[in-house]
Order: sequence, then C-alpha cells, then structure tokens
Amino acid sequence: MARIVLGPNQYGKAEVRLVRVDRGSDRHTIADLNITTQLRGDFTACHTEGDNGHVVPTDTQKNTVYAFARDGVGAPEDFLLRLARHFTSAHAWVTGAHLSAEQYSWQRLGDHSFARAGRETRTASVEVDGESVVVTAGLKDCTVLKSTDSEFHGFPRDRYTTLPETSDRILATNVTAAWTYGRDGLDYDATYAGVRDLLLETFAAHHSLALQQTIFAMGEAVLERYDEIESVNLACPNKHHFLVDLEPFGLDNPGEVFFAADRPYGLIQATVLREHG
Ligand SMILES: O=c1[nH]c(=O)c2[nH]c(=O)[nH]c2[nH]1
Repeated sequence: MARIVLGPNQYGKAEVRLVRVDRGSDRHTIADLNITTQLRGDFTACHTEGDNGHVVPTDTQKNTVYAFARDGVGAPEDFLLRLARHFTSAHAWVTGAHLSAEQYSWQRLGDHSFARAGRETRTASVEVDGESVVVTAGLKDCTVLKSTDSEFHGFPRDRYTTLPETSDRILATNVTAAWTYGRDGLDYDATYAGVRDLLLETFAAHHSLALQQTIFAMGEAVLERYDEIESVNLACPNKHHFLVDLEPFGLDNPGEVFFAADRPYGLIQATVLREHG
C-alpha cells in the first residue's frame, strides 16, 4: 500500500484588518488594509505528530503585522515585502511565504475626516520561495459599463442556441486584474495608479466585438506601456443587460430599457503576457 504523506501546505492569519493613522502633521493620512499571511516551509512534524516546534503561531504573525505598521505602511507591496523578508529570515525552516493585501481607499473630507471611496479595491501580493520573490499588484470590484460600442456576433449556433446576434449592446463588468512585476525597486503607488487608469481608459475607448477581445486589449495596453510588468491576469464577469420587450405595452424599445441580470453571468478570464525567446 502506498505511504500516506503530507502534501503542499501553508498557514497563517487571514484578513488582519489594519488601519494606520499618520499623524505627522495636523493633516492626517490613513492606510486601511486587510492582510493575509501564509507561511510555507517544514511543518511536517506539526501535521503528523502535533509537534509545534516549528509553528510560528498565527497570533504572532498577526502581531507582527501590527508591530511593523508602527514604522509606517507605505505601498502595500513594500509592506508585504518587509513582512516576507522578516518571516523567511527569522526562522530557518520558514522557506517561503505568500502574503496578500487588500487596500481600501478613503477620500479626504478635511484634515482628519474621510469618506470611503468605493470605485475599486487595490490588491497586492508577495510570493517568496527561497531566493525567488514575485510581486503582484492589482485591483478588484471595479464595476464599469459602456452603453454602446459593444457587439457580439459570429458565434456558432446549434440546437441549444437562442442568443440573438447583436451589433449594439451594453457591456458591463466587474474588473479583477492582477499584474506581475518583472523587477523590484519600483514606485508601486505610482505604477498602480497608472495601470488602473490605463485599464479603464482602454475599456472605455475599445470598440468591443467580445468581452474576450476587450480583456486582451486592456492587458496588451498595460504591457505595451509598462516594460516592468511581465503579465496581466484579468477576470471579468459579463454582467448581462437584456433589452426588455415593451411591445405588450404598445411601446417600442430602441435600446433604452434593460433588465440588469445578476446571475448567471459569463465569466471571462485571460492572462496576457510577453513571449520570451
Ligand atoms: O462577449 C461575450 N463573450 C462571450 O463568450 C459570450 N457568450 C455569450 O452568451 N455572450 C457573450 N459575450
């Protein structure tokens, strides 16, 4: 009989909610994050024998997040890199880590008052495996819509196909994007803002023949402008808007009144990357 062994494993504290107020002047700034730590390494004895000699408690991992925030947070990517370096250098058996963050933005109302700004949630992650470090940045929950400039036709039809072809429809989605940096020492805040704006500008300007084509155009635009980015992963639900039949009420509907369905939705995902060699 085959021996039963421990496979890949990781552990840490999920969703450490951190708010840091910078009181350097009367005009405060805030950083609002949700951080998840996952350590990788030699934890076999814990799983198979209950020997916790290698287990840095998840409570300690959470405390480390708060203690490191005392020195400032900065860009989420830089904060995660600091934490990852600490966890993997403090304990010989911790050989890797996957740290991730969501960052919520606040719009200033006054010197020390803010309103939550809801357009998108910024994301960041750092993956360390021995000497290898991969930094990924991104965004999620960014809902966008264009009321025309979107077509969908030319698809195969079989006995189950009822979808009409269209040369003018609403295209709406909730963008989740994650891009991977090919080098370090970057201004992560500035690059984030630039990539986010470029993704949205491309969505707006692109004449879409399919959400797949729009997604590719968005990723391609980012790779063309930012040579420090190696790949862009996009996941976009197709938030269907169906034209309502107003004929029973003696009314026409020239593309004006829609039923916004919430489910099911198409889910379109793609990675756009550079081909090396
Ligand atoms: O942009 C689209 N891509 C699809 O794959 C698809 N499938 C579908 O029913 N509508 C759409 N729209």
